[in-house]
Amino acid sequence: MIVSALSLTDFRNYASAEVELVAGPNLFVGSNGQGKTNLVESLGYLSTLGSHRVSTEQAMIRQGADAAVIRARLRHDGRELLLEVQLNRAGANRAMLNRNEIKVRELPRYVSTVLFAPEDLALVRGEPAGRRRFLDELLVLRTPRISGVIADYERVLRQRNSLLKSARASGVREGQLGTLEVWDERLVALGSELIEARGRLVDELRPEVSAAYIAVAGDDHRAALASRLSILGGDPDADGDSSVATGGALSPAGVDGAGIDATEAAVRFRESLDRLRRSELDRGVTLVGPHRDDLLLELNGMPARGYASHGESWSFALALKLASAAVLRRESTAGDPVLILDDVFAELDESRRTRLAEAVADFEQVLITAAVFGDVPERLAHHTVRIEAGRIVGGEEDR
Ligand SMILES: Nc1ncnc2c1ncn2[C@@H]1O[C@H](COP(=O)(O)OP(=O)(O)OP(=O)(O)O)[C@@H](O)[C@H]1O
Repeated sequence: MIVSALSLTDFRNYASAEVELVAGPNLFVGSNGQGKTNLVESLGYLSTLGSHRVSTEQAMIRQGADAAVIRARLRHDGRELLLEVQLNRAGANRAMLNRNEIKVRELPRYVSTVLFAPEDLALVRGEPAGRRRFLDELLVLRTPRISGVIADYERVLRQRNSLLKSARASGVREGQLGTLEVWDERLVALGSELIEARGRLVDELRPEVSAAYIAVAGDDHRAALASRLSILGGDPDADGDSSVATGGALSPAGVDGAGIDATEAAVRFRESLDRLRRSELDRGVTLVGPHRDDLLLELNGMPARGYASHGESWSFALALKLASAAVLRRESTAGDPVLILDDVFAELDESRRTRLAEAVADFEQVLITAAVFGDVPERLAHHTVRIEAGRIVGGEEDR
């Protein structure tokens, strides 16, 4: 997929701007705070209906304006499309395809991006919830149907938790809660499906992450993934990375490298609920299930979280995103996702910069932002756009 033009009205710090894009690498350069990230964020919004920086759309509407418009001309599946979304400060947002109104939620069907930004460092250093979100978002991109399973699981979990809470408050004990068993069945059915889907995805990602890390950092590095499943006895109380807690590599309880299917997951899930029933009633919360799982990241035999250096953590997060792009491009009939690298190069040493440039060279389209032109390898700087205070001020530069 290729975006040939992007135009913004009252989006973030852009009053009105239009930029032509080319196939291959496109580099956006400008000093800090000029609008480089804003520009790529707008395309990210079309593909995910969200932002990697904020949870509210209000922040994306220019201060003082009532609505923001993002418009993209793109080539998708051999067709030229004009996509448009209007984010309104009050009232519902609106979307258009070739000037005909469509539902906003249909937009991501036509635009596919994989965005890597500094915030992604949290994939390596942050809490398990961020890694679960990473897997679930990728699952939804691959198999949109799974979003229904995830939403239903979360709903059942909320209802089951509120039942446990009210049972705790009213002193109801084990054996007196018939309704809980009904919720257990739903929780196990939906949760096991999600566990199997995540497991399959981790199996697919594993070789891609390993290859992407080597591509960025060199042959003598080993990046590995494993799932920590709470239903297999991963300590449900350890909300952090239990491999760090146990001081070893990926060998804490509940870690199973091999994928587990939904039938086996359901059996283990039910056993865990039985085992933990008393604690759940004491604590008023569901202690086991995919909402308590983690994706463990290991680098050179050590847990990445707590052990990897800043540059290594950065490279690992980048490898996770490059691996997602590899998985998506393999299955897509509409071409590659647009790869967006926001503020990446400043954090990498010279050798990793060159390697990353090589690794992304064959993507149909790559958008790169950098505050310093010289940080970006020459092969990615053929089409350079300069940005100043929310304006596109120029094209090609001399090195
Ligand atoms: N809704 C908004 N209305 C007006 N200006 C905004 C809005 N949201 C963000 N900005 C402004 O946009 C600018 C930030 O732009 P952006 O994050 O794209 O910078 P950048 O060029 O990527 O910088 P850096 O190199 O520091 O990452 C800030 O000056 C911020 O105040």
